[in-house]
Amino acid sequence: MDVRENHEELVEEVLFTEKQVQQAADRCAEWLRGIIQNQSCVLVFYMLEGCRRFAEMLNHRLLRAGVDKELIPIRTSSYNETTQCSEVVKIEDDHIQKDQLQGRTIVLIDDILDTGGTMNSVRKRMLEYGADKVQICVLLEREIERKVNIKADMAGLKTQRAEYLAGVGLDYKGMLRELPYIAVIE
Ligand SMILES: O=P(O)(O)OC[C@H]1O[C@H](OP(=O)(O)OP(=O)(O)O)[C@H](O)[C@@H]1O
Ligand SMILES: Nc1nc2[nH]cnc2c(=O)[nH]1
Repeated sequence: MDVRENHEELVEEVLFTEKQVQQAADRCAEWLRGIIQNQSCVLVFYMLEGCRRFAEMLNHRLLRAGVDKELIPIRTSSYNETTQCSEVVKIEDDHIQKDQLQGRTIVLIDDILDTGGTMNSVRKRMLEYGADKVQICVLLEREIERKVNIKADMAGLKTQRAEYLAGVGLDYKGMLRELPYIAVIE
């Protein structure tokens, strides 16, 4: 893929290199392996579209460690190709068997925890379905003061930068998801 096709001209700065992202995925996979192996009946969900790549990285690492665990996708949408989080988070969870969540530990995985709006809505939904406990793992946590009280139990990377970010699944107006590193957008 050439640079123009990848829209790398929009990249202002590389915030986390590909190597840092891969190492962060290693740490998250190790954390997830511990949860899956030490607690019974854990269900793991990840948020499409942005988290598809991070979920693939985790899945690959779990399999390499001998853990064959289904990571279940849920489609959520808060930004709708804008750079502002909307108040209403769309959650598509019709394919989930709600009665199977009763009393279970749920792990929610996403690429970024930013305002926390998306994660908070999904966590609330899981608890409404009867989940006992919800644990949160993200590739990247933006350390800001949030309106909602939510924090990652495991964050592979952390930043205090305020700019919009892209790469490793994070898109900028539908572009740049394929970048292997996380970039600040101009
Ligand atoms: O903490 P928040 O401020 O809620 O932001 C985090 C969410 O924003 C992005 O998703 P988006 O709604 O852009 O959809 P996408 O996954 O299809 O990119 C990202 O993938 C997270 O799910
Ligand atoms: N692409 C992208 N998606 C986000 N969702 C929440 N914050 C961000 C961000 O900085 N970049």
